[in-house]
Amino acid sequence: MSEVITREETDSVGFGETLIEIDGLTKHFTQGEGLLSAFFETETVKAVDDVTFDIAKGETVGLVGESGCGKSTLARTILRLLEPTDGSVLFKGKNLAEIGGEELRSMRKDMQMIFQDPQSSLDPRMKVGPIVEEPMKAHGLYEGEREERARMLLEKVGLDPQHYNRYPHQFSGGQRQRVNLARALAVNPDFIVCDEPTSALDASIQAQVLNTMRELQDEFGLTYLFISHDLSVIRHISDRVAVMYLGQLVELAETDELFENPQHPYTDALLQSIPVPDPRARGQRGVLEGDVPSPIDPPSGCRFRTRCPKLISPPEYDLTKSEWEDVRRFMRAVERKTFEVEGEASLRAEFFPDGTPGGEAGRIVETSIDEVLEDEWETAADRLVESFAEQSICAKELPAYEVDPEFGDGPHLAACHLHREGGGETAD
Ligand SMILES: Nc1ncnc2c1ncn2[C@@H]1O[C@H](COP(=O)(O)OP(=O)(O)OP(=O)(O)O)[C@@H](O)[C@H]1O
Repeated sequence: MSEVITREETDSVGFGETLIEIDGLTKHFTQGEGLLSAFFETETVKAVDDVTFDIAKGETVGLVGESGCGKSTLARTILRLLEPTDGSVLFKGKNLAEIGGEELRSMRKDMQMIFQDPQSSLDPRMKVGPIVEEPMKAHGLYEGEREERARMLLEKVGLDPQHYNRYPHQFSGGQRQRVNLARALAVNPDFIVCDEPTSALDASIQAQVLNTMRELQDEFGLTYLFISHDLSVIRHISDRVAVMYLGQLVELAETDELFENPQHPYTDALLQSIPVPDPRARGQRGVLEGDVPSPIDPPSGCRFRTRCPKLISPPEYDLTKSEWEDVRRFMRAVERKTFEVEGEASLRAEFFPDGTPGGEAGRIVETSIDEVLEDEWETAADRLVESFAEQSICAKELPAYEVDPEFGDGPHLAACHLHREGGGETAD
């Protein structure tokens, strides 16, 4: 077999240099546009909002977050499969919005995507060899040596090149994902977005495919954006990890730093909810309170604040740490109606064992207790949220801070006001 090009020698971007610059990238979906908008209100889903980060050539950035937080939308907007609402993506220094024609076609070739479901992305009527050759044909590349290259790629991804003439259904799920890898590599890309590529596979197969992906990365000089909601997969594969919540990045750091020294309460909660094999260590799960708010009307300031166990006390009340914890816990419980009222004494014993705070905060809490006792939950919840949660810096300002890393020396971004100058904890 001839020496087929793997790493691109003529690349303008060196290993470790910035390959992709994502700046203020925003993608909103407007629903109810068109004819029906006269009858229905239009609603805007803020799927991705003001996301900024770089990806260096040769690295793997893991992108993690709960379902619906915008991971796929972000990836597709980076690749310009979706038109951004705002912001820019520079690939090898070129703004994809400002180039066209042959240059754009060539850039598109350099950016590929692999999806979760290897079955649906392979045409069942085509043999795998021609499937791998398809992108080469589409881009007019490797004329005369396509079959040879397809066989080489099948081998590189861990399949038997003799299987060139087999159909997708003759392969297992893991093997089909390997065919997808071979197809993505066909046009010698620089950058591959992997959207949950191993989520549909059994754990042991998953690990094998991930290992192959790492080997291919070294050999082909690839850069990955790797999307998963599975933190152990993310830890295994990533050099750096970006954590997304409700359309925004909340934390970004080198992998060890992020896992060993998380600085955003959302990351902390995600890490604590990783299933643990030791049954004695269970019971730590379910640390995330409440549901993810709607991306149509996300919370102001820090979007995680409505579920955050570290919501910062509004300074005007001058509460001690334990007073604030009592107030915050009561406010959340009233908002979500998570308890039954069995009389005033038991309510006070449960939420304010050391008594309610003094001053204005105390007056608000006392009024709310009366309202709950009179079964006016909503009024009490509105009062508490308006007086406390909405007055927090977490509701008023969008956080973005760089913190000192403990592991490695790469920058550590944590979008949490606990890291603002002076810190966020109230002294007890
Ligand atoms: N074409 C669309 N039109 C309207 N809303 C959309 C569209 N695509 C995605 N959304 C919404 O945007 C938000 C982000 O969705 P997205 O699929 O990017 O999240 P995700 O993190 O990739 O989720 P998952 O892990 O479940 O794939 C969701 O609220 C989703 O309902």
